[in-house]
Amino acid sequence: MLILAPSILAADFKNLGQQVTDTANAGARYIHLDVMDGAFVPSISFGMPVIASLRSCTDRIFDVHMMVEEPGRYISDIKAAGADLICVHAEACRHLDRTVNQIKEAGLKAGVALNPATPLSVLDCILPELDMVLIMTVNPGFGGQKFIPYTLEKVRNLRSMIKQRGLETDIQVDGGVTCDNVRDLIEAGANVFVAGSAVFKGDAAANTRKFLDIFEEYER
Ligand SMILES: O=C(CO)[C@H](O)[C@H](O)COP(=O)(O)O
Ligand SMILES: [Co+2]
Repeated sequence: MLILAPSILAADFKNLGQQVTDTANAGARYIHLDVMDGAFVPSISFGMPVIASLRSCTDRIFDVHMMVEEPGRYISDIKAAGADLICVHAEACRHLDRTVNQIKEAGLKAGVALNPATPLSVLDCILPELDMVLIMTVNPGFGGQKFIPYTLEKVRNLRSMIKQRGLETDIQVDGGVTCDNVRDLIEAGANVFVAGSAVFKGDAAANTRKFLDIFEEYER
């Protein structure tokens, strides 16, 4: 199944609840929540109180992308705020296996994110434990950046690695995803698509439907 995960980073924060409701009602299955600590990435975004207050707007999957050093410190708080899925960066975890297990033991789905320049080999041991791998298609830290073309090959290689091992791990892509490049990403093997600017700049419901129409071309 092809899934759209609108990133609220690009939303109008004074109408955040309405923006989330608009994209969810238009058919987005996930809501992507970018937590940034000003240390792992240069920006500071939002944290638990914002996630908790949005929880009452929708029952869609809350997909929390932790751009935070040692995110294991926050798993129980992020769960309490309403997360369904937590993705941590391999580059931010000294003990990645322990952090992934903390997420799973909390009863949540677990993902590992890789920066564009981080090789797939870091997933060698942990891959069978994961529900999702997030391939960053920009350098994390900001919305509205340009898609980095070499990450397409990385998605292709990851999909064959997953197939070879007989796994069914989701591949999420995040950064600079638009209606113009999403077909290439689908064909490379991604199945969860984060889009911030491409959904929330303009009419969020109409932009959501544009992505879903493209997904339908592949699901028919
Ligand atoms: O993780 C992120 C940034 O680090 C965001 O999810 C991402 O940038 C989405 O925004 P856009 O679609 O505008 O690139
Ligand atoms: Co993100």
